[in-house]
Order: sequence, then structure tokens, then C-alpha cells
Amino acid sequence: MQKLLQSVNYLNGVGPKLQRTLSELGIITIYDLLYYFPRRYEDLVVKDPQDANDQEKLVLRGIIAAPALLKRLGGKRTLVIVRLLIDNETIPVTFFNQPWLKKQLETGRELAIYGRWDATKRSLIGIKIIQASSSTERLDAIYPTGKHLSQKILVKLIKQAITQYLPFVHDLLPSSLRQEYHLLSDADIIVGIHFPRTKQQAQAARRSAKFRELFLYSLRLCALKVSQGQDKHGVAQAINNDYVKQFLRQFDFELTGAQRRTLKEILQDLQVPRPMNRLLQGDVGSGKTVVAAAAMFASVTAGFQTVLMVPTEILAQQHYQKLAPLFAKFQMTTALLTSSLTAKQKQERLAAIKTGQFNIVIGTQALFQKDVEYKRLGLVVIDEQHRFGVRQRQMLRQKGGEPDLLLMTATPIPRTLAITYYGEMDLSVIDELPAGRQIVNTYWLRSSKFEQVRHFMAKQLQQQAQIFVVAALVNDSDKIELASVQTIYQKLQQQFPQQKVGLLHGQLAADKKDQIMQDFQKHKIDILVATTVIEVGVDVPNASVMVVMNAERFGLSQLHQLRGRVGRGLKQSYCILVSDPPNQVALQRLKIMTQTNDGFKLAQKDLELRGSGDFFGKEQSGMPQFEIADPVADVKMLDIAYQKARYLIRDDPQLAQHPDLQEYLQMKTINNLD
Ligand SMILES: Nc1ncnc2c1ncn2[C@@H]1O[C@H](COP(=O)(O)OP(=O)(O)OP(=O)(O)O)[C@@H](O)[C@H]1O
Repeated sequence: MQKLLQSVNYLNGVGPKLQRTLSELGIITIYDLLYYFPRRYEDLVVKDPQDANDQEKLVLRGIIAAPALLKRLGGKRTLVIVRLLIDNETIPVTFFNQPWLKKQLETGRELAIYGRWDATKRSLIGIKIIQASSSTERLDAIYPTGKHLSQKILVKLIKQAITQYLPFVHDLLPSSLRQEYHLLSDADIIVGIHFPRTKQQAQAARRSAKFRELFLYSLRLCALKVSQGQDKHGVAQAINNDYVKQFLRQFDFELTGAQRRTLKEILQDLQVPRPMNRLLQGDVGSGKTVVAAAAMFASVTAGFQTVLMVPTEILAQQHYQKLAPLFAKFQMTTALLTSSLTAKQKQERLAAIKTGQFNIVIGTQALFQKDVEYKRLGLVVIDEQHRFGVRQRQMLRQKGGEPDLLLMTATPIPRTLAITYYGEMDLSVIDELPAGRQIVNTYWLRSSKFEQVRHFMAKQLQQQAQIFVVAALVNDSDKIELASVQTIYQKLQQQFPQQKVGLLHGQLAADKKDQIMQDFQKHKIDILVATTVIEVGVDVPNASVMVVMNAERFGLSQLHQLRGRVGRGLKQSYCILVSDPPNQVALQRLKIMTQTNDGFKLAQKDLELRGSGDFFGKEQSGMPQFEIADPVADVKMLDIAYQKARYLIRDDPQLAQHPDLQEYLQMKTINNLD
């Protein structure tokens, strides 16, 4: 292994400049280069012109029939034209801007030329010359290279690395595993992926490489989990269960079985010195916040400070207003910390947080800025932050002496995919909704039928319902988004003159947003026109109708989140998707929404329809980047690889039997886990 960790500049021809270019692609060592895999192959199969389709890329083999002609077109533009004799036909071949080829095109020479076939002219636009060989099949690997590196140079380097270093390549996967799943050795993977002789060879190498990647990734997560388990640097919190029960008595409902079970798991974690690292997953409205609040309460009773971080100011406000009075009954003080505080307010609050005057701090990302210092931080709760990657989670934990960490998410991630995102965490799932919850009846209508929607809204309003209308276009331009909500807002004001219509969007000042939300909570507003600022967490149990305009612009999990804003109280609730789907996939998604309320089923469908990249949306960072495997398409493989990695680590946590793997894990430090 050591030999492979040498820098690429051990190879001939790699000077400082090329070394820099390679490092931009993440290629620093020989190991990186050997495992830098192509994105696709050019299929260089020799074809008979009779079988070729128009505009198809193919290889023709023949004999040069006459001297090549070089034409200069001005500037650097040139043409090289040559005639290739194939059987009894001569095919004209034109190369653009490769004047040096003329020399290679000697009359009488047998050559294979890769290019694009023009069926009407029966001619070829040449792309490159391939030396004629007896084999009729060849695949050329095409790598992602960026602007500053040519395929040719990269291929040459890989070839050199293989010649010099292949003997030093060890198999990282245990041989029993390779036998069980018919996986190739590492050396065969490398050769087969970079220079396959046949498609079958390339496919076999890819399959093995995918498994290898998923297994090694899983192994890193499992090893991290074990090392966290042995970590005794956390704080053991002495929980007072009776107090926790008293706290819960304040709610006018009983916890569901699932809430009780997950709370118990969390409280157990708080009491051991190992820092907790737990994900609390539950569908929209399943009651995660209550569980988290009880855990925070418990941590404070044990003498610690605790923080709750949420993604938006609106949500921070909402939690603050709901939770602070509940904590206050037990003489616990709560601070709200968001970026909209004035400098003076912020300074005062920070000072009070530092001295421990506040037991509980609720806020947005501002909670983890450098200037915030805590006093005896015991528990950090983060809501809806599936946007964080493994490394960011580790960094958060390091703030304030290894506090316990509880992540909450309503994103219903299918279990196998959850492994890739949260594989190093323990999982608690609230898989039960509070009793009396009704299914949100979901309908889809075309925009031409909006009149029907208006009638329906009018009827619901007569019955004292409150309505959300989400009118944001998901667009990179905030201006368009704003114009769209404003137009709808004005229209609804005209259509419902008797009702109070409110407007909420991200560009309003924080206190204005807060005022509008409070008015909606208190039913001073009947219809709230909003952008997706209300997407996560907003809890107004009296709201029972959600209208989503341009619903085709949202992902399924986002629509499900939006729908989750209603159906939180006892009223029968409705979700109306107004949309003119532009294609089959969009249509499918709308239909699925009308068919199920189950977030997990939706997520699975969404993955099938769109793949993992889109599932979490554009702004998601911290997702593991795989070189060759796709956790969605290869989900079965991921499942097996993860289980195998788990068993391996369970039976041999120090990897004493697998020194190569041990070395590999040391090389892949936590810093590049994402
Ligand atoms: N066991 C329960 N019985 C009845 N109502 C409950 C129960 N638990 C929570 N609730 C109520 O259900 C609503 C949703 O709860 P909460 O906000 O905790 O859910 P959540 O899982 O955080 O939702 P979201 O992911 O949508 O933000 C709240 O109004 C809450 O008071």
C-alpha cells in the first residue's frame, strides 16, 4: 500500500504543473490515479458501412486509396481529406483541424478510423485514427478530465502507473467475500476498467469496482460508529425521569407508543458517557418536536445547557413561542438566537448564554457561529438538517465538549439509502401517527380548473377553515418567485374580499414574518399566500387546506412536506395540487401524491422516478459522492456490502486480521468521508 501512496510525480512526465492539474481532479497519489475511473467508453467496433446508421459513431477499416489532401481554410482551420477503400467502395473521410494526420495517411496503409457516419453522402467525419489490429472490438475509456488535461495524457499516465505499480496493488476486500460474490481482484478491476478488451470485461470490472466502493464506504461508517461507541469523552447526564413525566403532563395528549419508545432510547443515550449520535426520523406531523423537547428538558434537569437548531427563522420563532412557556413552568429560561437580532441584542444574549443564564437556546445556524460560547452544553438537537454531511455533524459535536447530538428529520429516506447518509448514526423511528389523525385528501387539478378550487376554498372558509396557498415558482431568480406570490396574493384578495389574506415570503423582514405567522396562528388571517418558507415544521393545527400552485415544480418529498402543514388537527384536511404537468414523470408524481399519504412509500417512488440526486433537491450538500456506484441504482448491492462491512467490524473491530483494510482506513481519515 505504502508504495501506492507515493505522489504522482514519481511517474515520468509529471512536473509541478501537471501535478497541480491532477490534484484538481483529486488525483494526488498513484493510488488515486489507478482508481480514477472512466465515465464511459467509446465503443470502437469495426463496422461495415452497409450496416451503419446515419450520424452513428463507428469505426471503419480499410486501405488508404490515394494520397491525403490538406486544405487550409484560414486561421487555424484545416481539412484533411482522404479516401478509404473498403471492399470495393471508396469512402471519403474528412478530418477537421488535425493537419498532422496527413503524414500518417500513407497510400496503401491499412487503417481503422473512428468517426461519425453520414449515410446520405456515404462519407465519414473522422475523429481519430486507430491502428488497425486483428481484433474487431475495442473500447476506449473516456475520463472526466476538466479543461486542462487531455484524455491522451491521462491515459498514458494510467498506463505507466499500471506497468510500474500493478504488482503493489493489494486486494482490500477479504478473499472470502470476493469468492462469495464473484468479484474480481483489485488488479483485475484496474486493468479491466481502464483497458477492457471486451464489453463483458468492462462490465465485470465495473460491477466489482462498485461493490468494492460501497463496501469500503460502509466499512468506514461502521468503523466510525465503533470508535464513537468506545468514546468515553461525552457526558453522563443524570436524568430525573419523574420530572420528565411532569413536563409531559403539560401536553393535552398522551405520547404515542412510538414517541415513548424513541424518547426512552434517547434518554438512555443521555445517561451514558458515550456521546449520543442519533437520528430521530418520523413522518411529517408524527410528533418529533415533542420528543425532542422532552429530551432537552431532561438534559437541563441534569444540569446542562441545551440547544435546538432549526433551518428557518419562522420555525425558530414558532418553537420558541411554543416551548419557552412550557420550560418556564419549571423555572428554565429559554433564549432565541437568530441572525435578525440587532448587534446589541445579540451581544447581550451571547453574554447570557456564555454565563449559563439561559438553559435552553433555540435558533438558526447562527447558533454555531464562532462567537457563540456555551456553558456546559449537554444536548444539541438539530431539526430538518439532512443537509449536513458526516463531517459537518462531527464538527458540530466538537463545539462545546462532545455534547450529545440528536438529529431530527421528516425526510422519509428509504432504509437502505439512509445507510449512506446516516450510516454512522443510531436510528430511532417514530413509525406511528398520533391517534385521530386523518388522511389528507389530495386532489390534482389543471390550472384551467382553478375556478373549482376557488369554490372549494370558499366553502371551506365558510366552515372556519384556514388555508395555505403556496405559490412559489421554484426558480433561481428570487424576483420571479416574488412576482408569482404577489400576483396570486392580489388575485385572491380580489376574489375573497370578505376574508383576510396574508402574504409571507423570504424577503420580508424577520419581525414582519413573525407577525404574519402569529396572525395566522391566532386566526387573524384566513388565507396565507406563501413561498416555501413554510415548507418545514410550520405547525398551525387549525389550518386544513393546502393549495399548491405549479405543483409540478416541486419534488415529491417537498410536496409531502407541504401537505404535512395540514392535517395536524382534528379537522378533515385537503391538499390541492394545481398543475399542468409537462411530462409523464411529472404526471406520475402528481398521481402518486393523490394515492398515498405515506411518506416512505412516496420516497421510494420518488427515487424510482428521479434517482438519488434529485431526491434531496439541489441545495443539499454533504451527500457522499461515489466514484462509480450509485446508491439508488445499486441499492441491493449497497445493502449486501453494508451488512458484510458491519459483520466484519463486529467480529474484528480493530481489523487485526485485515492489515490492508486497517491501513486503508487510516489513509481515509474522517476529513474526507463526505
Ligand atoms: N401523541 C400526540 N397526540 C396528539 N397530538 C400530538 C401528539 N404528539 C404531537 N402532537 C401534536 O401534533 C402536531 C405535530 O407534532 P410535532 O410538531 O411534534 O410534529 P413533527 O414530527 O415535529 O412534525 P413536522 O415534521 O411536520 O415538523 C403538533 O401540533 C403536536 O402538538
